[in-house]
Amino acid sequence: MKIALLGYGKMGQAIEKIALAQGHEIVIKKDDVAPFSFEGVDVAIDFSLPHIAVSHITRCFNEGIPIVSGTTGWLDQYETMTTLCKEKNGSFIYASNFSIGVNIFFEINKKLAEYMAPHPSYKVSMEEIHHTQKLDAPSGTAITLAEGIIAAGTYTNWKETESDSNTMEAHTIPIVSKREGMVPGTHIITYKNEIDTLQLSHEAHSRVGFAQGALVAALWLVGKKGIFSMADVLNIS
Ligand SMILES: NC(=O)C1=CN([C@@H]2O[C@H](COP(=O)(O)OP(=O)(O)OC[C@H]3O[C@@H](n4cnc5c(N)ncnc54)[C@H](OP(=O)(O)O)[C@@H]3O)[C@@H](O)[C@H]2O)C=CC1
Ligand SMILES: O=C(O)C1=N[C@H](C(=O)O)C[C@H](O)C1
Repeated sequence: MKIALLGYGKMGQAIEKIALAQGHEIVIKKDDVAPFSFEGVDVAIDFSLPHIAVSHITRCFNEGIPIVSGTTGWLDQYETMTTLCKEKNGSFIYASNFSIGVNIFFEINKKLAEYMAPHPSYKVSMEEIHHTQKLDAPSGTAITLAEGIIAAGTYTNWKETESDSNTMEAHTIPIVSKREGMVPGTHIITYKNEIDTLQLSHEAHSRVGFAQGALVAALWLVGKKGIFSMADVLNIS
């Protein structure tokens, strides 16, 4: 496959390494606003910046290039992008996290929230820890996890907070974001009442899982039309 890397930072470079080892060709490596052509590109993978991702996605829809985006922090425009995708008959996958482990974690999180729904004495809280270069907070993964909990009905919204849940409104999921050293990505969900504590966590050991997952998604998307998720790619929802 001929791949365009829209964003050639930590993730773009991690994807390049895996793609080349699998015999794919990187035809575009983009890390600035200079003009470029999509000629000969089979699929684009966007890991850039929140304010840049939307322009990459829009351009891919307009030019008929399948696009996988892992950039976080732009989701207030997700609906505009999916509407455009339908209008242009485009091919699109967004995932806040492309690793297999986290996508399984997303499913277990939804199930656990359903099990917890009849037991309101348990208060939920979330912590996410990432490297100090991360621009957005809370992480896209934490937001997806919060949405999974909200779907079970007990909670209605999430809110960033500096400490634990004691002062939080009853139906709000508190999310604590920590930025430390080079941490690739850790997410911890805690349910706690007076009797006990139940925790579910995922800790990435490197960026390899995100990069492998994004590449798998990109190869899967070629030849398909529509809006898909990583759960579709992994067939786990
Ligand atoms: N979904 C997932 O599984 C994962 C998502 N992410 C998300 O992916 C995004 C990128 O992460 P990461 O690679 O760590 O970040 P980096 O900052 O390392 O990479 C972003 C890159 O985008 C480049 N860039 C700047 N302007 C443009 C432009 N106009 N066009 C194209 N590229 C541009 C930056 O260049 P320069 O440095 O010169 O400004 C930089 O190289 C973040 O939003 C992060 O949250 C990260 C890991 C996993
Ligand atoms: O910026 C990162 O590094 C990561 N971003 C994603 C997120 O915001 O959830 C995924 C992963 O946790 C790493």
